[in-house]
Amino acid sequence: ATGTSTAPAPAKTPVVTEKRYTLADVARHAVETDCWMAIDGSVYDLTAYLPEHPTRPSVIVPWCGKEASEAYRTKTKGRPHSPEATQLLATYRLGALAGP
Ligand code: HEM
Repeated sequence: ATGTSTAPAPAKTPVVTEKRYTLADVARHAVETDCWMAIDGSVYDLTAYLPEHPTRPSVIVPWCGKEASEAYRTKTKGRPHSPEATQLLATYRLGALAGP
């Protein structure tokens, strides 16, 4: 015997289940070179975007590893990001924020 299980794998259903991450998962990616954020119920890997963000890094990097909905909504300056920014944000989405 090879040790490999002979039990049949459960049948796959055609339901698409998106990945889910907790805030604890997000918190493990809290640096500029590995930066996740939770924004409005979704989790994003923004590592590749940080060098493109049109501010100095110190404006956005503090939100790496955090729940950043309010920061995104207000830019911490009381003004929202553009619809183009929100479209761009969607391209970095990993999955849903899980849990309470
Ligand atoms: C969550 C923390 C963030 C903060 C505090 C923040 C803050 C800012 C600030 C201060 C500006 C300069 C323009 C202005 O002052 O109005 C800006 C512009 C911009 N940011 Fe962010 N940002 C954040 C996250 C993001 C993310 C996650 C994206 C997209 C992936 C993004 C995309 C952009 C874009 C495209 C602009 C150009 C102006 C616009 O389209 O609204 N930002 N942001």
